[in-house]
Amino acid sequence: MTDTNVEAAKRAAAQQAVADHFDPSASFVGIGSGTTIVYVVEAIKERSTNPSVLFVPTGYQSRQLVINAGLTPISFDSIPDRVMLDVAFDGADEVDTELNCIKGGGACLFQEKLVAERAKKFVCVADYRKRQDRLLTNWPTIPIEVAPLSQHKVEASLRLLGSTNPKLRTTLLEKSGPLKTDQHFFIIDAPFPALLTSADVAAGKGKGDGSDGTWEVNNISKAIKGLTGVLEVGIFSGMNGNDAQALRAKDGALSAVTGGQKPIAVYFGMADGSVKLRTADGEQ
Ligand SMILES: O=C[C@H](O)[C@H](O)[C@H](O)COP(=O)(O)O
Repeated sequence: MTDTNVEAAKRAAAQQAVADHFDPSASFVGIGSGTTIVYVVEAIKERSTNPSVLFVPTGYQSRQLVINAGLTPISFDSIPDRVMLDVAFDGADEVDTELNCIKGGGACLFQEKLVAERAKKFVCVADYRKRQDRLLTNWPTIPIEVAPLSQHKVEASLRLLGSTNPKLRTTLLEKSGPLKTDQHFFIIDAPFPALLTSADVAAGKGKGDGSDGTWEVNNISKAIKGLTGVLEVGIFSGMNGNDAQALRAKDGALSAVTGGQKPIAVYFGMADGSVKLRTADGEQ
């Protein structure tokens, strides 16, 4: 499959997601990071008729995308208290059947999680390579953002949790050395065996708590997040996206959704040009 197919798949998924979820009269719209979000911004630009919509970026690249499209950015910490974003769009590195996602392949995950949690609707857009039954099927590692001082300690802890060879992400561009995130932190990429869904655990496919070598998505995410030195884990999981959306829509329910970062919908651009939509109700 050529890169042209992949790019066409991303664009098709983005067009569909924006047609279904971008309301030009929205007040606040979250914009994720990566290569697929470029097509989302392109689609929003085509439909944007209201210059007062404010776009909340999730990092440097994302902010530049918003500005270059002639849209107006607002930083996450300038959003008024208790105000929710109408919708947030983002890419994903892999998505399972329960809509859990791996993110952070482009070193953005912390700000993406802040924005996803703050949105009434979180919508993901991806190409067919990301559409899997379980996380860590095709995508090899969990990206983890850590404080530089804690790198070795976190790597050692990840080995104890069962990661075979956690590695500091480095860059050879311009200057070799550790890649730095927008927070000036490091990224550790930690390989684990494919992660069980909650349905897998219910069906007895493994305990999912690490004791038998299997990890369920939410359990491994919590275990890694609990390590001192970890700022964020590139697993977006927790509450079902529909339930989280209902809670987020209720004034004052913000704290109740902590830990619920799943999208309500994932649009996959397919190799044949079609778009598949995965939600809590299944796939069409
Ligand atoms: O760190 C990057 C973000 O989490 C991206 O949204 C994710 O890696 C997907 O990126 P892409 O759209 O380039 O596949």
